[in-house]
Amino acid sequence: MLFQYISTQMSITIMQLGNHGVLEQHGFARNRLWSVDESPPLPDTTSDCHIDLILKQSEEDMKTWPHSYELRLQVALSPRGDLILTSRIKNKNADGKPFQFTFAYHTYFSVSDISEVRVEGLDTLDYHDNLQSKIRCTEQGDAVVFESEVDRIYLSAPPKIVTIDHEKKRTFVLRKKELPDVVVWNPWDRKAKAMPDFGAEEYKCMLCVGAARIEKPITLRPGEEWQGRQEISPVPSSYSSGLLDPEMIQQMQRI
Ligand SMILES: O=P(O)(O)OC[C@H]1O[C@@H](O)[C@H](O)[C@@H](O)[C@@H]1O
Repeated sequence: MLFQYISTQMSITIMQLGNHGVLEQHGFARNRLWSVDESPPLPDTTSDCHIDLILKQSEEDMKTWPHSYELRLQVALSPRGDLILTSRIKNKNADGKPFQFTFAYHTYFSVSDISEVRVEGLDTLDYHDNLQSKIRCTEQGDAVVFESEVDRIYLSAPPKIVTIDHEKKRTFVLRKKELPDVVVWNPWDRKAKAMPDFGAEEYKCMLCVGAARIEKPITLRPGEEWQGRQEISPVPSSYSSGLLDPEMIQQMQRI
């Protein structure tokens, strides 16, 4: 992975998040070989470097999801270290058929100690709890904190969500466009031990927070294109008794 603050997992889950549909877990996009576009369009953000990756349907995938599409992921890095992920999907069906899909970035942040981390911006929102058969609940706390397994999809979240790492005095500011929902996931000890690609202790220093569009799927007619963006900015933060240092809040608002 590109950055020390994002661990080795950064999935693009498209067509379906988790086991909410008929496809494989999180859909197929993250498990396919993408190709690099050698002459990509210029990014519409200020970036030092960028790469465009492209995924098209394979004959094999047509059997389970019979649609023609192009999925383009642009990964860009700004001069101050922001990671900008822009995904575009276009319906290229020649038979006039629309298609429908859901989408999620599944970014894993590297944190010092999960017990000391807070996610702010999700208070009072409804969420689907994957640990309780996806029932709809309402967030009661002023921040999401972690004391056991969490596996939720927050609905209609604001465009900015912050993940505050108290111990490292670092905040990840996540900004999103066209992606109303937010996935928050940490497997905790029991599930971590049961996962073949996850170290038994790794849950202590990771947190998955990702922008998504799950509750209201996207429908595209032939020729139409959808675009969803997630930007992650790591900023220094100070934190005391549940309140952010006002100077740091101002600094974050300027980003
Ligand atoms: O191990 P995976 O397939 O990347 O998924 C990680 C987790 O992703 C979450 O979004 C799912 O809700 C969890 O159920 C799942 O365990």
